[in-house]
Amino acid sequence: MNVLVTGGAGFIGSHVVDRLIEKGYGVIVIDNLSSGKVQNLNKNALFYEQSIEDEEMMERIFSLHKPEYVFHLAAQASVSISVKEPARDAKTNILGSLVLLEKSVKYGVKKFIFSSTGGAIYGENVKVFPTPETEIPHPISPYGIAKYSVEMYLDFFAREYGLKYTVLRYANVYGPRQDPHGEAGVVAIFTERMLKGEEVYIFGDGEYVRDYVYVDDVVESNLLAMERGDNDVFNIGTGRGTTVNELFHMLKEITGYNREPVYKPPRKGDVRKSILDWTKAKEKLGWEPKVPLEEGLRLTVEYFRKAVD
Ligand SMILES: O=c1ccn([C@@H]2O[C@H](COP(=O)(O)OP(=O)(O)O[C@H]3O[C@H](CO)[C@H](O)[C@H](O)[C@H]3O)[C@@H](O)[C@H]2O)c(=O)[nH]1
Repeated sequence: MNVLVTGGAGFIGSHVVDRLIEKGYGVIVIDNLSSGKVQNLNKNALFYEQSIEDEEMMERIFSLHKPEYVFHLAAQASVSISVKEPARDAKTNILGSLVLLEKSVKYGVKKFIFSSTGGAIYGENVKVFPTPETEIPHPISPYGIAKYSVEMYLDFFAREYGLKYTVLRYANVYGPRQDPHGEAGVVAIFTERMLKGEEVYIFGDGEYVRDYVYVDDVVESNLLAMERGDNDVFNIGTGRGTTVNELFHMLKEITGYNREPVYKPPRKGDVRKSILDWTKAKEKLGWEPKVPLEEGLRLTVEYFRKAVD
């Protein structure tokens, strides 16, 4: 059976690809390598270096391979770029997604599994932590707005054309292959800097709280969504909040780093707190986070140690 993974050379997407291949699926990857890397690519996947915005190419790929499932992970994934260049963000994250939705309907895709964001969708005025899906989204960045738009388009495509979908709203995903050379992905950034003995910067007072979920657990949610959770939205997080200061100390211990953090002014647009309630995913997808933060961090450091050497 053919399945399509967009963003399959990226951090999360490449792990999804590995698991699908392990399970015996024929995997087609579309990635324009804007942030994805060839080294992440599974050798048994069929790779197209293409942009999801290219309607003609998508038509060719869908008509040729007729994938039964689409895992859509390709994105302009930087919140700060989305703030600086909202049109560019929307072109990839909204229009690119729409191309895929149209092709999915045209070629009878059984299910469309969409990677959304928990961290950027609920906004600043959340009162309930961990936050359930019943909280009304109020995204404060173009990135969050685009993700939420696609969620609404999915609902439209389901009603209008009967396309089945599942939305997965991730908390802060971390693990091997996360790119440490951007602004986002604090675990990757801290780990690499600590292993190289470089300065580590903490924005603000370090008391910003996030819900860190290990990439393997996120992969599992994608696989479960193939069979369950039709036309529904799920938070994929751990329900556990960790401050940046705590994270710093945990990683310091694991890496053997011996310097203190350097505090910098708060980063614009950072929400103070984000923790996701995952009980709905447990009930309807049969999903739960399995890797505790301490263990996930160890695995991540191990990976970066090999990569840095
Ligand atoms: O060098 C750094 C990098 C980050 N941080 C802090 O660490 C926390 C987490 O920051 P990230 O950039 O790792 O992630 P965000 O919480 O900003 O999450 C955003 O970026 C993520 C990408 O990893 C996802 O896209 C997510 O949906 C989106 O909300 C923030 O308080 C940030 O200020 C630092 O203190 N120092």
